[in-house]
Amino acid sequence: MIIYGASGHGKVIIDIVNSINSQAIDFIIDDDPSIINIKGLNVFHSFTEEMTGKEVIAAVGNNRIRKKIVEKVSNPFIKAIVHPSAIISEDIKIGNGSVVMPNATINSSSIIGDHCIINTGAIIEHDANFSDFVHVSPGATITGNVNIGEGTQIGAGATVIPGVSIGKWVTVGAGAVIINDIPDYAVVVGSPGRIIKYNRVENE
Ligand SMILES: CC(=O)SCCNC(=O)CCNC(=O)[C@H](O)C(C)(C)COP(=O)(O)OP(=O)(O)OC[C@H]1O[C@@H](n2cnc3c(N)ncnc32)[C@H](O)[C@@H]1OP(=O)(O)O
Repeated sequence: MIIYGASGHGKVIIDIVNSINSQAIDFIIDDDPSIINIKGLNVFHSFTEEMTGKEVIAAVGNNRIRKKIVEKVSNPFIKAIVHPSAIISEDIKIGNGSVVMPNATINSSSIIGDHCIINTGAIIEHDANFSDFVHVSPGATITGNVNIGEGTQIGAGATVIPGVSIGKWVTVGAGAVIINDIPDYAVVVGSPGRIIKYNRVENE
């Protein structure tokens, strides 16, 4: 396996992969040439021939950067990685390149897209429907029947009440309480959540 990303999120991914299979990591890649070592492992800065065909996980917390990595990598992506302490229902679907971190929960009938991050201790209740590149930060609670669009980040400790639809490339601030649907690109903070601005629209 190739871990693409050697910053804080990459370190956590290394720990999770090692907790499942300590032999699984073949290479670490990062675009930043100043990062040469992470947790005692050498960091490469481009793909080499010996990496051909190896499965990759894009291990960057920022959703836009993670998507850019995914778009430029031609290797296959790894099936979802789930930490052994996470509790996930047997009937969920979770896409390639996604990761479920320690003590997270994903309940029945939820669908999680590709390259999503369900971070430490996050709770995803039943019948969630998440598009790709969603990041639910540590300790956030997504209650039942919530839809979340591509690239949206739910901040640490935020709560989303049942049945809400959150658009794409939205940022929900840490600790926010979302009680209404949220349009694409909005930045929302507070309780109840209020829109303070909009994220830049890029070519997605
Ligand atoms: C493992 C990990 O670390 S995963 C990473 C998890 N990361 C997070 O949870 C971070 C979530 N990010 C935030 O909460 C950020 O504060 C954001 C994205 C909502 C806003 O950030 P910025 O765009 O830099 O906004 P800025 O700091 O300028 O704040 C704008 C206004 O919103 C307020 N505000 C910002 N964040 C919050 C918040 N979480 N709750 C309430 N108010 C907030 C600010 O006080 C400010 O108010 P003012 O205009 O009255 O002074």
